[in-house]
Amino acid sequence: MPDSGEVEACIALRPNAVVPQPDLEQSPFGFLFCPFAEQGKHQKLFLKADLHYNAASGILSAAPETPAAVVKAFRAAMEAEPENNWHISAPAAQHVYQQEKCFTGAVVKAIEAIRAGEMEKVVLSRDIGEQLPAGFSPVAALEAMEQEYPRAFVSLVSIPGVGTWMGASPEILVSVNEEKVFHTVALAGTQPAAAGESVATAIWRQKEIEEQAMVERYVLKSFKALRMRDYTEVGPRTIIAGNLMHLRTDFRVDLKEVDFPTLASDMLQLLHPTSAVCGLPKDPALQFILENEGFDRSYYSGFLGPVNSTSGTHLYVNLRCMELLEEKAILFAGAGITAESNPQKEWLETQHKMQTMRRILAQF
Ligand SMILES: C=C(O[C@@H]1C=C(C(=O)O)C=C[C@H]1O)C(=O)O
Repeated sequence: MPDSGEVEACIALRPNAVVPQPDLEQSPFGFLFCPFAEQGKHQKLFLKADLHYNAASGILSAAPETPAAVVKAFRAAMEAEPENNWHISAPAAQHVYQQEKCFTGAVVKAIEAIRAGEMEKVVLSRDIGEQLPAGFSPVAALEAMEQEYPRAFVSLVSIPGVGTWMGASPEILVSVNEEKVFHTVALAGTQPAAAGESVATAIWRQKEIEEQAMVERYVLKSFKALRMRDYTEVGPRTIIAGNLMHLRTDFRVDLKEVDFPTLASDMLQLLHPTSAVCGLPKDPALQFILENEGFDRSYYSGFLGPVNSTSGTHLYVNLRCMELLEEKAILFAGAGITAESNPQKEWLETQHKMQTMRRILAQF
């Protein structure tokens, strides 16, 4: 978790449970891992925390129904020499990564569609394969991410038949903390953060201000759909995420004072995929992405995080992430396209975002 410095592990002992519609309030303690698109071949998965490990305290705890023998066997396995047997997704047919020309071509097409009034904003992304360096280890990479990005939600997820993903996300989708405070953000607008630059001196162009405002309007529209008026709104403020700066507005609802027990599940359903990763309006933007991006986003720009842990439910957007294969990593990044976009600059922005994971690979 951001600013916690603690590593926690959630281990499910049974096959992956598919959850068509996450019910955050009724769910047992576990970890959600969900893809970008509903209609694709990837499923929303829930890893029930049959076992939970806190690396800081060294305590391995088990859900009441987990058999004692299983806990014992797991503890023994943990103490044994670690094996690098991470789950790798089924190898796809020869995959062609998007060249700059294809990406900027899609951006040009998106700008035309926006100018023609078909939509206001669309987020276009791309993926790239990188050779895994010799000596790469997912656990060491997790520790490196934690050191490098202490303010991010840092994760490593490995699921049989699905694959292994890791990332350092700057973006909360929905969360409810131990004090029962609901939190979501409108995050958008990107520029490089020069070393040592303070957020106080950041200057934003109209394009980024408007792009973030669109995400903000989208969050407000979702609150309105639920007739929720008792939220606080702070921002937009400049935040630093690794090598980048973004604009972020924070929205909070104190559920101790407002009687809305299903707010997190309801907002999750309305928000995902937000206009920070899809676009506005949602339907034409999603259609444009599926028709023009030219690759399968899979779990990139989906969401993930712990549900009903002792510190609450904290779902993040799966950004600044990579999927690990046998010998390579697939890195993902996108950029918000509006009428004012410049195709080359958007390409550069995806390069900057991929730096987050490249810096980790470079440590091996
Ligand atoms: C799409 C990504 O990031 C999102 C898009 C942003 C933008 O367009 O400026 C900024 C932050 C994220 O909400 C990504 O990191 O791949």
